[in-house]
Amino acid sequence: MSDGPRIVVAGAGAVGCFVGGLLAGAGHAVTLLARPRIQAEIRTHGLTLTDFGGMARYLSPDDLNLAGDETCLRDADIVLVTVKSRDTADMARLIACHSAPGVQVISLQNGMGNRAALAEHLPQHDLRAGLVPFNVVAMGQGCYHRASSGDLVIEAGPADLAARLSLPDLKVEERADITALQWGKFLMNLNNALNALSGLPLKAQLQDRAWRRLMADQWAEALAVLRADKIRPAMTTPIPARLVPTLLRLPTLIFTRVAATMLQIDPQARTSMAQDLAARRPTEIDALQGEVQRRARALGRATPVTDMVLRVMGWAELADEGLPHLPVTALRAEMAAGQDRQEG
Ligand SMILES: NC(=O)C1=CN([C@@H]2O[C@H](COP(=O)(O)OP(=O)(O)OC[C@H]3O[C@@H](n4cnc5c(N)ncnc54)[C@H](OP(=O)(O)O)[C@@H]3O)[C@@H](O)[C@H]2O)C=CC1
Ligand SMILES: CC(C)(CO)C(=O)C(=O)O
Repeated sequence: MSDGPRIVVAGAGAVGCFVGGLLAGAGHAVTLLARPRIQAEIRTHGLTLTDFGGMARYLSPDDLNLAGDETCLRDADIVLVTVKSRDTADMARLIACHSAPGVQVISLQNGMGNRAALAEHLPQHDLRAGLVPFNVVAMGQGCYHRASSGDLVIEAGPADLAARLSLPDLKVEERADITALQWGKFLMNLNNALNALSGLPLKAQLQDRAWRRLMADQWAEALAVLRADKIRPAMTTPIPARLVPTLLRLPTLIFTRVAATMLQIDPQARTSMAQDLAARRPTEIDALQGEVQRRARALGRATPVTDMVLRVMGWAELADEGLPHLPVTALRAEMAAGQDRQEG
């Protein structure tokens, strides 16, 4: 029995099973609070965790504490929140109901609204924003694969949380500039929608200049909105946010050399939004492109790329047919049509 902190993963899916599984495998006392579907999968197959570098770990169902009932939160010293953004407020209520003030609650989610949504219900908890730079693909049968690299980053605070949670295969870093870093990740996550609409694996999408140009236009548009709103994003990579569009627009031969580290991705990597759309689940588009559009409207700025992505993703979700496999030319055409409609 571990004498370390008791960790509850609140909403174990791709990120939660991967991170929680590695922590459990390293001897931490971890409970995965999961839906019946995920519990059944893990009870049947256990958890297999693999990564791009050849790591492979297996945890049998007996090695894991699975819970479907939120009362497991009563025992938590640390809660890792890994639900999608739309479920954050509900999870915050459950944490408030079942856990004691002072418990550390770390959001390992994309989007910028999660910390505030948690804070509204958890004013006395030790809240930390966090970011997951790597991609986790749910491969089925209890297998979760980390398909790209990077260390977990959490908001700096007391109790040396990063050191307590770091593992050889999962480094955790504390940063005081977490909000700026989250904004940098936010810009990156705007590609989640393009990746989902393309139906392409992330690596193949990045190797296609026409897709990179659209990614660059979307990034530049959103960055201009953030700047107008006095937000200065920071990156966990050496490339500053303002240079990313220039990098993306380079010819493929040069891009693949200059951005070699960006392309260190497994061929099977697909963004979390592509996995949602493929599984016919609602996406996080409102927390990403929706956030850009709301800020732009408040500032009286036009955002033709963002508007188009929101429209097309709305149609794709409504169609409920999985990944639409749209060519980039179709998205460009819809953007032009949208602008014509607005002018006419
Ligand atoms: N996957 C990735 O590669 C990455 C994801 N992220 C971010 O991490 C966050 C989590 O993403 P991801 O792991 O992919 O999401 P998943 O959808 O795979 O996992 C979230 C899980 O939480 C479950 N859930 C929701 N509410 C509850 C509840 N009350 N009790 C128990 N389970 C609950 C969901 O079930 P159900 O669906 O049935 O509601 C789902 O199984 C998102 O913000 C995402 O953007 C960040 C970096 C990479
Ligand atoms: C792929 C990655 C790491 C960056 O877009 C991601 O955050 C996601 O899939 O949601």
